[in-house]
Amino acid sequence: MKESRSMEVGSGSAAQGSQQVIVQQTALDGDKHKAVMVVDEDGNDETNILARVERNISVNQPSSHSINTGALWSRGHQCLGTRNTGNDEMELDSAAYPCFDMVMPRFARPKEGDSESSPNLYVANCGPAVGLQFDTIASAFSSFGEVKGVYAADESGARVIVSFLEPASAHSAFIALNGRPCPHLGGRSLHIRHSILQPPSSRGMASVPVSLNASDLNIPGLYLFHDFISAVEEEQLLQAVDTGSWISLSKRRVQHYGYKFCYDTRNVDTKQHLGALPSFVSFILERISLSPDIPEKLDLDQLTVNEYPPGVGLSPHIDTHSAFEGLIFSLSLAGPCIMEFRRYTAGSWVPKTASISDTEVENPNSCSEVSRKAIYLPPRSMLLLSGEARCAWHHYIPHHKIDKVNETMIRRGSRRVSFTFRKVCKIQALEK
Ligand SMILES: O=C(O)CCC(=O)C(=O)O
Ligand SMILES: [Fe+2]
Repeated sequence: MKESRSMEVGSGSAAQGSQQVIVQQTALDGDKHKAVMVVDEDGNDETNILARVERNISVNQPSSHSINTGALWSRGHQCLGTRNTGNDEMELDSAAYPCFDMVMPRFARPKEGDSESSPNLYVANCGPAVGLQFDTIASAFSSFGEVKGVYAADESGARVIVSFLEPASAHSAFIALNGRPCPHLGGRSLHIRHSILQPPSSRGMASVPVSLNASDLNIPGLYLFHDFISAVEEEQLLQAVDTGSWISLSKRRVQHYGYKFCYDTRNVDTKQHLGALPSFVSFILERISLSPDIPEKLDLDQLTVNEYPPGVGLSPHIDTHSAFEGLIFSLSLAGPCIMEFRRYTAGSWVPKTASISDTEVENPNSCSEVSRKAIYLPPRSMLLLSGEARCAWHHYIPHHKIDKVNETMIRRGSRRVSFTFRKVCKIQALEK
């Protein structure tokens, strides 16, 4: 098994009815790609602006292929650096906004009592989907004060954020227009509430540079083997699990082979020995055992198959020490993702009661210092966690639909399936 440098870029087409802005990017493979920013809703009354990558689409092609315009409108181009290309598309100034998923504004409902100090309004029943263009909206609201920008609040096209320069202007507009027909907007009744722009610090941790090879991360015991299986083998593995029966967890589906993993106790249920691992993974086990990099005989006997829909990741965790022995192998199939590694140099972690993985979950609030590293996991690659990587570093899959890998936005794909192979601790298995 040898580490190699390769990169896959997800492809996809623009969804009908979504609000998008288009920007050209050069991918790691040198191809020109078009990154389409997509305004997406992340629950909790927050707005995320994401991006996705479309392969080999020329930037100036006419926008007949379901690309909508008017994703955002910003007075004087100050807020978002957009400009109209004259062909019905908006381009982002990527020099000014090199990491646009990180710099785009993100709004949330303010805390009780804070609302009047916010210059931003969330306005429902308003937007291109109900026949109101962004400049029309900006102009209607500008009678209350200077409008800095109008943003799509989500993909509906019927909810926007109106961002004023002054909180007082936002409040006047709120008092005058909330729940009342707006004469400048065709008599439409608007549903308005105050909204705050979240500071970057409250939007989660900043991103870390993503490596393509494990050796660049300098985490002892971490290995990534690219193209560990072929595309044909990948397809066969996916078919095999798709004919099996999935167990639905809250955000993803799983299958267990060998031993069942119990999410309540975060441990293997040694009483539920499900038999040998299925024959469709025999070639993987053989390939691992033949590897000169893995001297010991492993006898891997537990397999968890995880299926992640787009945007679903995995909380930071260390796989339960008491349940599994030293080496953990994770094969990525179907879609790519990034995996982040965190090592806490102060503070502690505690198990969470309701675990979402075969894991122990940290309490990030109890930790004060953290080293973070990230690696890109392409489909068909095999990750090996051993030694320090297995025992001292938490691993984590960010809940993203798009991953930023260096300067490239990589879409996760319609799903990512992982096969995680482990060996159940002997002491536990004997208890059976
Ligand atoms: O999906 C993966 O690659 C990792 C899964 C994992 O870390 C786990 O199940 O503990
Ligand atoms: Fe894990």
